[in-house]
Amino acid sequence: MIDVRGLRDGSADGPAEVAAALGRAAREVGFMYVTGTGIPPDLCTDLLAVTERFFALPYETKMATYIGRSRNHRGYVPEGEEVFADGGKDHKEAFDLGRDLPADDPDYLAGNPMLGPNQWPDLPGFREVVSAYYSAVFDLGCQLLRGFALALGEPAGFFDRYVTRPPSQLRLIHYPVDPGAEDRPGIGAHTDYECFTILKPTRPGLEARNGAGQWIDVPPLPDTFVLNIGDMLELWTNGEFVATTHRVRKVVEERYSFPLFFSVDYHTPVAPLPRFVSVDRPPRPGLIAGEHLFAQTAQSFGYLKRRLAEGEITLPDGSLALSSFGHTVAK
Ligand SMILES: O=C(O)CCC(=O)C(=O)O
Ligand SMILES: [Fe+2]
Repeated sequence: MIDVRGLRDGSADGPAEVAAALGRAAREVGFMYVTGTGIPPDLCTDLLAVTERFFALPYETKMATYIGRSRNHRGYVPEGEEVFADGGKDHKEAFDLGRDLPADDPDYLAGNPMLGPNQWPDLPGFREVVSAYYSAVFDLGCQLLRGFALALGEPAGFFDRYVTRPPSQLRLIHYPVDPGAEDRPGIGAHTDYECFTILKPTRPGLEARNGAGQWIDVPPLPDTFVLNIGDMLELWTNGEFVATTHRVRKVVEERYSFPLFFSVDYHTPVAPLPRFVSVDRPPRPGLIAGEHLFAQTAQSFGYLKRRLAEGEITLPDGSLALSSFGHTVAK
């Protein structure tokens, strides 16, 4: 549990102390809770309220913003759309959005698969509340990134040049309860593809896997967010920070959760920093942040898998298979 107030309170040693705690948790566990974020609890309450209203809409209304209608991966994700490495289909629905770039954005016009405008449902208040939450949690992410830079022994602003218009996605996820579907998991085991994830869940169900291969409960705690390391910080640190594998077990209560996947800019080259490379620890091959995100996404979303199979899109060169990051589990 890390109080991150010190990252922004202006005291001289505040940021360094928080950074040390973030670094320790990122090295040893890869999962932590953060408190003192400055995000108003009312904003989370409002986000849940508009999310409940959205998912309560008729299927056809939600499908008006189906993600497969978007060229840049935004919109409604119906149940069964996502398939994980084990081939299991998730018992959940979601709404995916990101930084709302204008339709004349140069990257969007050039066909970038993750950047561009959001699709918004016709639901009063939804866009306003969701945008306000996105902006608040994104700002928190910028502060945390500065903390992680310090934790790596770099100046606080080390990563700032890579965060101008990143494909950081916010997902609104709904896990319905279906008493007849006893043995279906909620979401398959995976790591997150970006730098780190800031998550607000409403109910228990999330589990993180430790180095011994055991699944550890990550229940929601009041006034906190869950923070976990993703693939890009694992790669930048050559494995010193771990993108911890996690999953959501079958839900017994209706559940919502709100992950913000904090990414660097699409075209950012990510490779181990020199201080994490030695004769004993050769560098892992580098990746382009956005290409990795797109490649992983394209291998798990049905509509993109269809486009891949039909040759409409191709995976970037050097793309990794699903489940290429995370702890090595002791045998
Ligand atoms: O619902 C949750 O608690 C976690 C969701 C998750 O891991 C993800 O969407 O990547
Ligand atoms: Fe995740």
